[in-house]
Order: sequence, then structure tokens, then C-alpha cells
Amino acid sequence: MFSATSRAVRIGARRVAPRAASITVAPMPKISLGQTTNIARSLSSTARLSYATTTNPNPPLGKKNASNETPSRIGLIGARGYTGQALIDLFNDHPLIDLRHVSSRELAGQELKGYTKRNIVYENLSAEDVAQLDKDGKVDCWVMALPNGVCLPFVQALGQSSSLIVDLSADYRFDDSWSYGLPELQKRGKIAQATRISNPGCYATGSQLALAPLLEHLGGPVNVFGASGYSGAGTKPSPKNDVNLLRDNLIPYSLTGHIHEREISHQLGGAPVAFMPHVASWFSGIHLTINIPLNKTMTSRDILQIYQDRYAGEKLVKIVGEPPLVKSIQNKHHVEIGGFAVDKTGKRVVVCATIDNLNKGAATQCLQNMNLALGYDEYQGIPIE
Ligand SMILES: NC(=O)C1=CN([C@@H]2O[C@H](COP(=O)(O)OP(=O)(O)OC[C@H]3O[C@@H](n4cnc5c(N)ncnc54)[C@H](OP(=O)(O)O)[C@@H]3O)[C@@H](O)[C@H]2O)C=CC1
Ligand SMILES: CC(=O)N[C@@H](CCC(=O)OP(=O)(O)O)C(=O)O
Repeated sequence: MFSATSRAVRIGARRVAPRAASITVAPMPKISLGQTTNIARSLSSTARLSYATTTNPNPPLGKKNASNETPSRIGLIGARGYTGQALIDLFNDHPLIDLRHVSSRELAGQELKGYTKRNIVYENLSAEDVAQLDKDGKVDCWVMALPNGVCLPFVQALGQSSSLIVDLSADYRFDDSWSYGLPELQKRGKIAQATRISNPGCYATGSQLALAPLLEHLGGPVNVFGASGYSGAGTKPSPKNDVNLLRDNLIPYSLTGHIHEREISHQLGGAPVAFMPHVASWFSGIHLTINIPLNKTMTSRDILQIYQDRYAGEKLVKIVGEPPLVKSIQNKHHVEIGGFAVDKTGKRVVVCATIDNLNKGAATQCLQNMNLALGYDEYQGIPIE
């Protein structure tokens, strides 16, 4: 039930996503001022893609960062897990990623399936093995897809190595000596220079992208209701990935003090955030409903425009009119943000966001960060719709 193989098959079956579509600029429809509700809905057919304005303060680096044409050799630690398998899938389609080592204690000795560029056998690599391979110049980039709290010996063994390390766990997200890799919100140039990158959490990525454009207009504490597919809980059996318990069910957990609550608030400059996660019966995909008090009266249209401007040119953030649905984001690589329902006072808005926790919530974002730090185009190997 929880084998990574089933995920690989799922991914393989859906590897049909079309490549980069060009961004179409849609005109704003005429809407009378003062109309504050359901405006987003009226825009839904035209607002599906970001407007090509120039107000994004942190646009993609584009060709400036795409000078490296040399393949990079990758070691993936934690390759059996859900995020590890999603990464292998992406690496297989990336022209400049050369996967060399995959580590799993459980699968050691077995052939890696789903990677067609070379034959690779799973190894059980210790921290010392990793350090030796690195010293011998066999790997350019290490990706750690391990549970929280497990990565330290590997990172310590690599010491001051100039190889790139990207860690998917929460272990270095509050460590200032690592770069926090959320390219749409952090300085991309800084990520491109980094050799130690902590990949953000899945809920935290969706929440930050959905909140960042309104930061200067926050009028009080933000409440984030989150519901995740059970792949978010990893492959180790637990009540949170028990499909029998999850059938016709929704399980609340860590209702105060979830690590992503701290991560969201920390990354958004200390903004007060209450995060209430739930796990649901579907496999992958997260829904977030976010209640945001405002410090001034705003209309739905004002807010939609702020989001469109903020994310202009971003290929992995789509601003939509309707509240987005989990069903539409599963196996996709971007985030969708919509809803923008403003109440009668004009001082409260509800924003919704969806994200595939294994893709933009983990593997896709990891590849975005690797591309930046290895000198490739940020979106190389990422299916864009
Ligand atoms: N799942 C998700 O949606 C997201 C996960 N993340 C983070 O990514 C990381 C990986 O998550 P995920 O792929 O779901 O996890 P899984 O539980 O699916 O996989 C964990 C991997 O780590 C290996 N592993 C487990 N314990 C150890 C250990 N003590 N020493 C060495 N290897 C170990 C496992 O393989 P084996 O036992 O065979 O060695 C397996 O390959 C986690 O830190 C998670 O928090 C981040 C965003 C989203
Ligand atoms: C459903 C479920 O259990 N989800 C995980 C989130 C996965 C993730 O992003 O966790 P990290 O911050 O550890 O990387 C959780 O709530 O811990």
C-alpha cells in the first residue's frame, strides 16, 4: 500500500504534461467599482494566467542563470520515499541531471526502476560513504530526502565540501547559514550562489505564496486551515497514512504549534499565523483556506490585481478567480491561488491555495533550487502547464 513503487507507476502513468506554454495576457474585464464580492468569479475565465506587468520585485533570472551546459552528478539519499521517487521522475527528464547514486536501506541491492539514463542499483550509503564519494569527486550535488532529524550526520560528514546540498527536511529551515529556497519569495540570486539550501515545507510553501502579496495590508492574525493528501505523512506507517482510518474521514492533527506554523511566520517576518492542519483520504495535493484580516478596506478586485502583479512572469504560480480545487493540482508542478472573497466590511478576505505536496511542495521546488544553484535555467526539466 505504501510502497514507493506504486507512486513511481502513478507518476509514470501521468508523464504526459505538456511543456512550457507561453503566457497569454488577458484584458481585465470591466467591473463597476464598489462591487466587492464574487468579482474574482467573474474574472475566472480571463484571469487564469498572470498578467505581464513589471511589478514582480523578484522576477525569474531567465538566461542570466542558464550558462552551465555541463551535466551535474547527483547523489540522492532517502531515494525510496515519496519525495525521493518524485525527484527520480523529474531527474529522468532533465537533460543535465546525471543521477549516480540512490540510497535506501530497504532497497539496497535492487535495481532502480523509472530511471532510464543509466543503470543504477540502490545502495545503503552511510555518512562516511557519502563523504568518501564526495572526496573522490564523484558527486556534484547531494539531495537529502530523509525524515526530519536524520540528516545531520550526512551534513557533518560532508563538512565544508563545495558540493551543493539540498535538504528536503525541516532540519535547516531556521538555520541562517543555509539558504531557504522558495525562489518566488527569496532573492533568486542568493539561491544561485548557495551551496547549502533548505527546501521549504509543503504547507509552508503554499501558505507563504498565498500570504506574501498581502503582508503590508495585514490587519491582525492570519488563520490557515490546511488539508493534505496522506503522502504528506511519508511512507512510514502511521494513523496519518492509514487508508482505512482515512476513508470517509478527515483527521485534524498538530492543531497548535505545527512546525510549519513557525516556518510560515518566521519567513514572513514574524506575521502572526495560526495553522490548523488536517490529513485527508486522497494521495497527494494540499488545500489551504486562509482567513486574512486587512488593515484597510479593500475590494476583491484590488486584491486580485495585487496577486497578479506580484506573481507576473512566475511560471509556477497561477492566480485564478474561483477558489482552486485539489483535484486540479494533483501531479501538477505549480501552485494555484484564488478565491479572494471579501466580506461586507471590506476588511477581511479569504484566499485559497492548492499545491501538490510532492511536487511544488517538495521535489519540483528542490529541482528549481538545484537548477538555480547549478547554473541551469530555473525551470529546466519542470513540466509547465
Ligand atoms: N511527503 C511530503 O509531501 C513532503 C515531505 N517533505 C519532507 O521530505 C522528507 C522526505 O519525506 P518523504 O519522502 O515523504 O519521506 P518517506 O518516509 O516517504 O521516505 C523517507 C526516506 O528516508 C529513508 N530513511 C528513513 N529513515 C532513515 C534513516 N534513519 N536513515 C537513513 N535513511 C532513512 C527511507 O528509506 P529506507 O528506509 O529504505 O532507508 C526513505 O527513502 C521529510 O523530511 C519530509 O518532511 C517535505 C515536503 C513535502
Ligand atoms: C500530512 C502530513 O503529515 N504532512 C506533513 C508535512 C510534510 C512536510 O512538508 O513536512 P516537513 O516540514 O517535515 O518537510 C506534516 O504535517 O508533518
